[in-house]
Amino acid sequence: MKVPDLLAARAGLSPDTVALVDTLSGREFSYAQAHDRAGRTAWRLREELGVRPGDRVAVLSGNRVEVIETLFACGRIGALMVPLNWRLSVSELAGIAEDCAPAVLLADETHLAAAQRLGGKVAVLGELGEGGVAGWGFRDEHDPWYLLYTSGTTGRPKGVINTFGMAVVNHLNIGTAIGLTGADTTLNALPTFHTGGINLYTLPTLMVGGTAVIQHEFDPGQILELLSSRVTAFFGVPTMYQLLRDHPGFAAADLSGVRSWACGGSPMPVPLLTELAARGVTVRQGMGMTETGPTVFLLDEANALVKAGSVGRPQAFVEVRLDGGGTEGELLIRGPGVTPGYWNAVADPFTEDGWLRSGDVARRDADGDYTIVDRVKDMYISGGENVYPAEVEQVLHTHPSIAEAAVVGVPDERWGEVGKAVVVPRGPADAAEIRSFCRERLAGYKVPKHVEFVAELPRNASGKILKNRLRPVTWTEEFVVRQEDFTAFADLSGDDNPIHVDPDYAATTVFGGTVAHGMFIYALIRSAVRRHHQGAAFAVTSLMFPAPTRAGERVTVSATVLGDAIEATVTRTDGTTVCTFTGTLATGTRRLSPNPSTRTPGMPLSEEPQISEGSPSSAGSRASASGGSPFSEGPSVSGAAPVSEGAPVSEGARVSEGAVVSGKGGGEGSGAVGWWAGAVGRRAGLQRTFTVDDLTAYARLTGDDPAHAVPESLIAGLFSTLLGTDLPGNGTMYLKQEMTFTDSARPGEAIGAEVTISAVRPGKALVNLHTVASVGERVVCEGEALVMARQFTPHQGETS
Ligand SMILES: CC(C)(COP(=O)(O)OP(=O)(O)OC[C@H]1O[C@@H](n2cnc3c(N)ncnc32)[C@H](O)[C@@H]1OP(=O)(O)O)[C@@H](O)C(=O)NCCC(=O)NCCSC(=O)CC(=O)O
Repeated sequence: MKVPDLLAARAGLSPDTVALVDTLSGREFSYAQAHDRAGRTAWRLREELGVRPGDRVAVLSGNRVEVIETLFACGRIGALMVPLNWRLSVSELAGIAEDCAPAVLLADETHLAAAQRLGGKVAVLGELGEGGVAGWGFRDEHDPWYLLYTSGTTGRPKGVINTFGMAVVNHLNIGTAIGLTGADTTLNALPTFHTGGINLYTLPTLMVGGTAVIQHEFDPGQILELLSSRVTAFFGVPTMYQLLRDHPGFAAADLSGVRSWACGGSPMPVPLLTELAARGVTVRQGMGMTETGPTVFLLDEANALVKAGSVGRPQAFVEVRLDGGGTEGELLIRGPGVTPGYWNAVADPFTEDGWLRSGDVARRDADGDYTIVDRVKDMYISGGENVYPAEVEQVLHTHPSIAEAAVVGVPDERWGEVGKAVVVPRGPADAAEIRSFCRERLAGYKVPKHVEFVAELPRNASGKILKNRLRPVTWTEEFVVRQEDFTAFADLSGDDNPIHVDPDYAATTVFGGTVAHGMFIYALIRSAVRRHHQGAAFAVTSLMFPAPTRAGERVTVSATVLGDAIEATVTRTDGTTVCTFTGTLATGTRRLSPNPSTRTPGMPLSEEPQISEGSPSSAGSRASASGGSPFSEGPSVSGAAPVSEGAPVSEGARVSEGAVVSGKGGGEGSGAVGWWAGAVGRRAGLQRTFTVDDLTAYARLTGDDPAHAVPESLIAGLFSTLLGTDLPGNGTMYLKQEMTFTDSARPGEAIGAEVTISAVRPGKALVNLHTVASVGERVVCEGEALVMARQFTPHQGETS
């Protein structure tokens, strides 16, 4: 393929159309003018500054039209433009200058002093030559046009070669995906030293003869004005959308003229995405790399919300593959838009058979949409800027008070992620001083926002620092909880708790509808954890169910893993938390830390949720307050526990003591009043054997492969059966459950489950339970649960 000089071609096709708008100067340039200016810039480079074919022309400048004109000028004289990141320190820029050895460095006034400190030939950007150089006609697609420097895991800057062909292919990918035409005006606010500023969407706009507004700096107020007046398509990183959302002018701005919104650089937080969508701003998530020109993925507009978190499918002119051939693995990319390599071949990013290694781990769902789930490379993204810890660590290691340091990305509300330096000091050390030491040597966005001092860094046996123990790993997944799934789950676990299995019954309870089995929600969490942390040993520490999950609801599981600890929350689309979960997770040979939740049997749970006798939903959400008052009312367990009759239990049989109302729809039975008084110490038990077929059905239903042991959720589900049918009024709901699994049960083994009521609070309809599951003499699981049994009739004399 041969690639035309777009400015020259468009100057012939649509000379008077506005090609470029410069927000710094307020000037606009038609295609004829831009073509002429590019020619005169080329003349100046060649005739006045002595640039020869193959030379590099470095540019240190904020975003302005002259950068784009220089790009075309370089194309005309066969030179390679190298736009430099003006956020970098002089020493970082020196590393790049050393690698690309520019024949000349052009700088705008703001960056002239920094440019001069770099040495070499420096000239002011934007001056035009006396003569002109004609358009380049056609260049071979493989010819290099410009270099874009990125850092890397080695800390050494790498110049990604961008060819003429890559620019065309990117246009075919992104221009087609957003339906870009000559009628469009795009706002280009991404820095022109990155692929984004050049390719999203400046060059594609020039390809179709549209108007590209070159935004000088990220000024949200000015950007809102442009979006409200002339712009039809915008691409930003999530931080930009956040800054726009937070601007006082956002609410009133008329954004109806913008027909296409997209983002890349890093994942858009789902709450921000939803909030913007409610305002009519439907942002499509994309994914690409400097090495891929950049466009690889862009989510369809129709899927922007339903598939939030995903990057969609690969566009037409790019091929992707997941390493290992499964549905999850390192994302490998191939196609005509992929770079031929790095300047000076400082690294080789390709597999032996020619696929680009992205360094990102992706997962493909059944629809063919991809989600980036992890990174292979040691890198984090701050405000759309990739930061390589190796580079920051190299600087930290030169600090006299630092013996050792490791840098990790941690979540940040504004920037998505920011750096945290974990430092082993050598004598007295000061965080602020360490940060300013870094600032002198690194771009501001690379300076760790947090500095933590530790006595030693976690390492594996061969001495490698275990960064995943320093950095929280987060992921989210969505599920739609279907009635038939949790009915099937209830059947599988043998659950008779009417709140789970009988929609008619459940509809009449204060929960107001069929409530998903808590253990089914837990099974979904578990299956998601298994997918994200394959091969990890995993144990639950505590589960809370502050509000019910009802049939048909879409829920999101959001998990954070730091070292051995995992925390997850499950939320409804309206933001209500339906489950929080903590547990331990260990990969490889690391052992799980001892479970801290083990408590003396019979002790009431120490953190009592605040339950008030309000509406179902308010009761639910208040229950989520975990720092509630300590248990203070209701009978204490001590001395109250009668000894269980210990009658042998048979498969499916239930033994219980005392006058317990049981059976579906038992309602506010007459036995309830008296029941409260003597309830503490009551026990109920049942026995159940799970078969291999049950485990297969469980795996099919939940996506969680239990291997060869009966999954915890099925064992814990037995307690639900007991509490659902053996409390007066039945129809109870778990609020909180803590379990310690000390052993596993195999299919074919009879599991005895027993709950003992350890405390009751009739006024609040709360019951504390002690739960034990065993196989013969072997205790498999022991724990505590707090349940809400809202249909209790309060004991006379009790107040609500
Ligand atoms: C979001 C931003 C506009 C924010 O920059 P601002 O102009 O508001 O900031 P500024 O320069 O005035 O600096 C103000 C303060 O913020 C800090 N700061 C600036 N940017 C930062 C960042 N990304 N992360 C962390 N801190 C940052 C500065 O150090 C400074 O701190 P102090 O005052 O302490 O010094 C910028 O970060 C940006 O341009 N990001 C986009 C990068 C990009 O183009 N990525 C490629 C996307 S395309 C792509 O990747 C391909 C694809 O996916 O398809």
